[in-house]
This record gives sequence, C-alpha cells and structure tokens, in this order.
Amino acid sequence: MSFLDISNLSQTYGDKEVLKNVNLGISKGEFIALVGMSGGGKSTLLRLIAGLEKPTGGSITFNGQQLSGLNQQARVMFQDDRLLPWKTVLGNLLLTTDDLDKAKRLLARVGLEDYADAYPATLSGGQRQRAALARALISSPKLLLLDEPLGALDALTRSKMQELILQVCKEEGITTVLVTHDVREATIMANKIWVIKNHGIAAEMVNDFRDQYDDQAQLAKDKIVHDTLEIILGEDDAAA
Ligand SMILES: Nc1ncnc2c1ncn2[C@@H]1O[C@H](COP(=O)(O)OP(=O)(O)OP(=O)(O)O)[C@@H](O)[C@H]1O
Repeated sequence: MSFLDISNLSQTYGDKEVLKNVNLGISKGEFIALVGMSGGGKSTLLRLIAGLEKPTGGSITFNGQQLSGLNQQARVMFQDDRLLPWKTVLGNLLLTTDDLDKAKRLLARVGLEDYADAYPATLSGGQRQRAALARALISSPKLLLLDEPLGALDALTRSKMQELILQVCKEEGITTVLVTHDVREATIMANKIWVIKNHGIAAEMVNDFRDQYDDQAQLAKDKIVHDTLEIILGEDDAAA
C-alpha cells in the first residue's frame, strides 16, 4: 500500500459527477502536480485528500489509516494566504502552537525574520505566501496540499517561491500535491504530473528531469509539457 492510497474515489454534487472511480497512489516524499482544465475536479480531489469533504464513493488511506474527517497530518495552502489580519505574522504562526523557537526558526527559513511583528496587510503578496508557508509548516505536516498558492504572484516572485517550496519539502521530507494551471511549473516542481480529465486521471507523466538543467533535460521537460497539453486540450480542440 502507498503512503497515500486513493481507491475508487468518486465525488458527485447533486447530479454532477466530478470524479469517478479514481485510483492513485503516492509514495512518501513524492511531489505530485495535478493539472487539467478548469472545473475538472483538481481542487475537489485536493479537498478530499485534506479531509475537508467526504467522498460520495471510495476511500483514501493515508499513512496506514483510512481517512474519516479532517486529515490531521495534512496542511493546505490556497491562492489567498488566509492569514488572520488582526494577528501579526508571528501571531499567525503561534495560533496552533506555543513553540516560539520553532516559529522564529521557520520565519527565518522563509526569509521573514524581520517581519515577525508585521501585520499581513503591510506585506507584499509574496511575503504573505511565505508567511502562509511557514504557518503550514509549523505543525510539521506529513502532507502539504497546495491549491494554486502561487497563482497571484508575479513571475519573479513565483519562481523564488517555487524554489523555496521545493527546498523546504525536500529538507523536511514532506509529501506534496500541487494543483496548478501552469504545466511548466509542474515540470519544474513535480516528479510526477497527474492529468485530470473526464472525471478521472487521464495520464500520469513521470518527470525524471526536474533537478537537471542541461539541454537534454530541457528537451525532455518540453516534451512533457507538450504531451501534457496535448492530453488536456486534445479532445476539446477536436470537438470545437
Ligand atoms: N461544493 C460544491 N458544490 C457543487 N459543485 C461543486 C462544489 N465544489 C465543486 N463543484 C463543481 O465541481 C467541478 C469541479 O470543481 P473544482 O473546483 O474541483 O475544479 P478545478 O479543476 O479545481 O477548477 P479550477 O482549475 O477552475 O480551479 C466544478 O464544475 C464545480 O462547479
């Protein structure tokens, strides 16, 4: 059994079938990117893994235990940072712990050591997402679920955040699932890309090249982007 095991998972809202009989496994320490058309069910799958919703069918087993209710070993980061505006950055980290040393260490790790006493409204978008990352890490999660957390950032800030998230997940051995619209971001960050389409996983692309930077690796990454987009867009283009 995998570290995260998704078995025959289905989710229906009213008569709308969003996911149907999805079967997937993630090994410990993997970094998975979930891509696909808007409305395809990416966020739904992430919410189910987080235990924020109960599936209408199937089951999820994480770290040997079948999920029922909130996945206590997982933390989610969204596009909006969801920091409490009336708390300082440090205050936001200390909501669920009184481990001041750990909070300060994490703030330093994400480059916010000088902003502990700042309020979220006074931070840039990138700084707020750094604070949100530190807050997600304060409880030492085994699973990090990222729902387009970098979607609102400018290109340079986004690329720095991609690097930071990758480094931190590697250092801490955190298993990660990232929902993204950006297939290039998926090839930079993930070792596997799941393409979601027609209520299920249409393909799994293995990316052995994410840590390589030579021309061959770039060609391989370009091919993954091309193949992934082809799967996402293929039929819809043909139907248009
Ligand atoms: N709570 C809900 N009640 C009813 N329908 C829902 C609910 N949550 C999601 N849906 C529907 O399920 C479908 C999948 O939504 P979801 O947000 O998972 O897609 P997505 O792939 O993440 O889309 P995007 O890329 O636009 O964020 C959509 O048609 C959406 O309207």
